[in-house]
Amino acid sequence: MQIGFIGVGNMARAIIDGLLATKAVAGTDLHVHSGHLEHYQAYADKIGAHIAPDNATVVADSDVVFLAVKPQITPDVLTEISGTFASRPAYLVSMVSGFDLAALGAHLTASQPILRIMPNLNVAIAAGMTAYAPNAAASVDDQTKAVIGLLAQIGGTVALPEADFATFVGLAGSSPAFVYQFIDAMASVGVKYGLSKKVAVQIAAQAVAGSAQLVLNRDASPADLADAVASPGGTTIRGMLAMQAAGFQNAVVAGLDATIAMDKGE
Ligand SMILES: NC(=O)C1=CN([C@@H]2O[C@H](COP(=O)(O)OP(=O)(O)OC[C@H]3O[C@@H](n4cnc5c(N)ncnc54)[C@H](O)[C@@H]3O)[C@@H](O)[C@H]2O)C=CC1
Ligand SMILES: O=C(O)[C@@H]1CCC=N1
Repeated sequence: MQIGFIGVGNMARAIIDGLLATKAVAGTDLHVHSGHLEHYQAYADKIGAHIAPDNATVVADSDVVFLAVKPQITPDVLTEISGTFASRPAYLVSMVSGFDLAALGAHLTASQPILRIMPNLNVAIAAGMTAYAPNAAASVDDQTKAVIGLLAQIGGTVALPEADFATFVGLAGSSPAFVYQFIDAMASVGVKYGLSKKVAVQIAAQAVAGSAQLVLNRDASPADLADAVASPGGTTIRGMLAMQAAGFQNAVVAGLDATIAMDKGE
């Protein structure tokens, strides 16, 4: 399968890195075009990808095309590539946030298969979480299974109605940034008490990674697991109550609410 990427920024590279690390694809099967050659030429050369002279050539040379550009420029890019999509059977996968199947399809033919996805950055190490929704043409297309199979190699996947995509952005698309922020805040406390930032980040990140793994591996709720850590009269409950008093849960809810509202265009 020849795979194209239009836009070779943070998210496209995370997907490519995950697919290459899991050997799901070879670098020589990739066809890429992005803004400013000088920004992605070294990366494309390193992985052995073909650099296309323009976005339409990516479509012409690929069976599956990932659209990985910012929402603001998406209409222009779709206009640029729509003719090539009309003239050959290539499959479109869009990760553009806030851009639904109807908006994508408005630039393309009615028979154009489109899979809308919302990945997260952790696909880079095959630990991502990706939501997907096919349009009517893609729901009867064998390529859909193949593409979802690829995504499953780089993390968890979930079929979601488009109406739930904004919620997913809060919980998984954007949330890695919130978790990185949490790890950085914890590490700052390590530094406050004399650890080097590097050691403090390592300790905090491993604690977060292990805690997430335990939630996924045990048939217990996160609240039950917190109870298992918090001994009566111990250090943990002191910390938990102080965090609650400082507005921890309110901050989390406000952060996700703002993210979801933004994705919904509110
Ligand atoms: N970064 C993330 O964690 C996630 C991003 N997304 C979505 O993925 C899309 C890409 O986001 P990022 O990779 O973070 O952005 P980015 O800014 O890192 O990458 C976008 C790339 O598009 C390129 N570009 C600009 N104009 C172009 C054109 N006319 N033709 C081809 N390429 C062009 C830019 O040079 C840049 O490399 C966005 O729509 C975003 O909403 C979705 C989920 C997570
Ligand atoms: O910040 C953004 O707009 C994108 C969507 C999900 C993650 N990054």
